[in-house]
Amino acid sequence: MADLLSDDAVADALSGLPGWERDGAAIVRTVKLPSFRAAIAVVDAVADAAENADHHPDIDIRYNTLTFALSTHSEGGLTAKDPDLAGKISAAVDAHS
Ligand SMILES: C[C@H](O)[C@H](O)[C@H]1CNC2=NC(N)=NC(=O)C2=N1
Repeated sequence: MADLLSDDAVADALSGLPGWERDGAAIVRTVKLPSFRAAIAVVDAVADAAENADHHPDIDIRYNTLTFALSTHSEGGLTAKDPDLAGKISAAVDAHS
């Protein structure tokens, strides 16, 4: 069990996560990579981070553009697991941009 974040706590977390926005019960980011292969390399790195955290993003892949959505399904909203994984996703994006 993980506690749901308050609206203020979500806003606070997003202030340190450039490119991420709140979309209701999720936080989302769309990124464009230099190529399809680079996008898939990001997905592969995110898969490692997700498995390590036992927390899994929804990922939409359109050629070189990825959209990530994070929410804690078991809690029906946002918990600390979401901004934590968002930071790891952003690091993977930076490593392949
Ligand atoms: C059993 C396992 O820990 C759960 O199903 C995990 C797996 N990954 C998950 N990912 C996300 N985003 N939300 C969850 O509630 C969740 N639950």
